[in-house]
Amino acid sequence: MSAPVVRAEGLDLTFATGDGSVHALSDVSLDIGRGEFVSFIGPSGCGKTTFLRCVAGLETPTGGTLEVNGMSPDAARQARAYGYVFQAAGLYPWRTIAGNVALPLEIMGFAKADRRQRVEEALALVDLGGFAGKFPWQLSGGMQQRASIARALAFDADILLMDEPFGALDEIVRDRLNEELLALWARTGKTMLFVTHSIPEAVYLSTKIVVMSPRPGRISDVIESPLPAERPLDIRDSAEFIAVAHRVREGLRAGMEAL
Ligand SMILES: Nc1ncnc2c1ncn2[C@@H]1O[C@H](COP(=O)(O)OP(=O)(O)OP(=O)(O)O)[C@@H](O)[C@H]1O
Repeated sequence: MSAPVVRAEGLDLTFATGDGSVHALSDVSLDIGRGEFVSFIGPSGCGKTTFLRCVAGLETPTGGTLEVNGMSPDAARQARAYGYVFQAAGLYPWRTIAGNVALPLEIMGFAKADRRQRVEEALALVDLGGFAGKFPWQLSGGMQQRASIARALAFDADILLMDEPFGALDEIVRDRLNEELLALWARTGKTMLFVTHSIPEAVYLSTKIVVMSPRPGRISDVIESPLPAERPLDIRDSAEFIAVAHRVREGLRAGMEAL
């Protein structure tokens, strides 16, 4: 087996604040292999975003070790190891969709011709090829979120960090984007770290589900999904799917009871 893309061992993070300290992560140990789709689920405030931010080198753990692509998160960030997708699409209204997707490439100093090609490819990957010249307000919420995924894909990082990217969308749009995201993942082979509050979303998307307990966030269960790679939406009615969802729910409950 190849070396893990993310390796956390005994990770701990305590924030020092004006009103005392906040213990956000406690003893988090986890390996994520290349090409896995890993979802993080747990109650609000349990440290899911904090864990993603540690992987991104945006927070510094106060204990334990964390490696991304075999290096420190900070070195991985500088090597452009990951793209980050947030809950809000965060597109600049005065830039076209192509202009928004190109922005990180401009900041990173990609040449103009290379930028144009990468933007075109990234938009095609999220099925927004015909919308390059539109402005964000001319697109639906789901399309805007797809544009923000294209922006994260454009510089071809092999890890995608996604923090509740579909949390603000209605269920029908979310279902479609879930299907599209799986297809995108299959096509690109990226390693996905995906934060969600939705049990069905976590079960539908993931090869591995990390269930976290309330603060200080610990891992209460890691579930290797038995579901096949090919997942039509109606797989959610299958006995196998329902059994995994049940185990996630049990993990969430166990985390609450351990308090
Ligand atoms: N910079 C910070 N300074 C102090 N406390 C922080 C900071 N960032 C996060 N926290 C606290 O750490 C805890 C974990 O926050 P985090 O955002 O990681 O949780 P989460 O699981 O992503 O929550 P949600 O599901 O609501 O997004 C929370 O109690 C939060 O208030």
